[in-house]
Amino acid sequence: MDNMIRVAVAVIQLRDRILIAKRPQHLHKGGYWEFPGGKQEEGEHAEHALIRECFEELAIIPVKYSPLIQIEHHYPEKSVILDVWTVTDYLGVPQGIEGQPLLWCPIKDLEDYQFPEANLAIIEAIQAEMIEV
Ligand SMILES: Nc1nc2c([nH]c(=O)n2[C@@H]2O[C@H](COP(=O)(O)OP(=O)(O)OP(=O)(O)O)[C@@H](O)[C@H]2O)c(=O)[nH]1
Ligand SMILES: [Mg+2]
Repeated sequence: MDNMIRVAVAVIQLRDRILIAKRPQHLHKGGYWEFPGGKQEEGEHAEHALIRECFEELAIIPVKYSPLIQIEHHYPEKSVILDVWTVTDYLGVPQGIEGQPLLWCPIKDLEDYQFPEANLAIIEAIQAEMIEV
């Protein structure tokens, strides 16, 4: 579909924790927790969008990352394709550049935080991957 919004999403993992951020109140799904990321630009590669968004939102540069899952989700107001990557190494120290609170959440506690609906499948994928290691 042409009107799908493609979003690069970073699941940044350090041992048994994942970095989550609180979405600014004024945005779509404001006040919910999310994985850092954002919209892919016209003609931009997914991988490039991942790196750019991590730099813009957290001031880090991913150096080790791999695809985790792709999710198509239809919200009443918009449809998104979340292109989700696991980031296991990066340069820099994550900071909430846009003023967003950050939290290193234990993987087993992810379901205790309120995420946008589409994220349920991401959390399942993270927890499934963790069982494999
Ligand atoms: N970053 C991010 N976006 C998500 C997640 N889950 C989810 O449904 N989304 C949706 O995907 C879209 C991503 O947009 P965004 O607001 O982060 O995009 P952006 O950083 O490029 O911001 P912009 O509004 O300045 O272009 C939003 O509609 C958001 O609700 C998630 O875990 N992380
Ligand atoms: Mg964003």
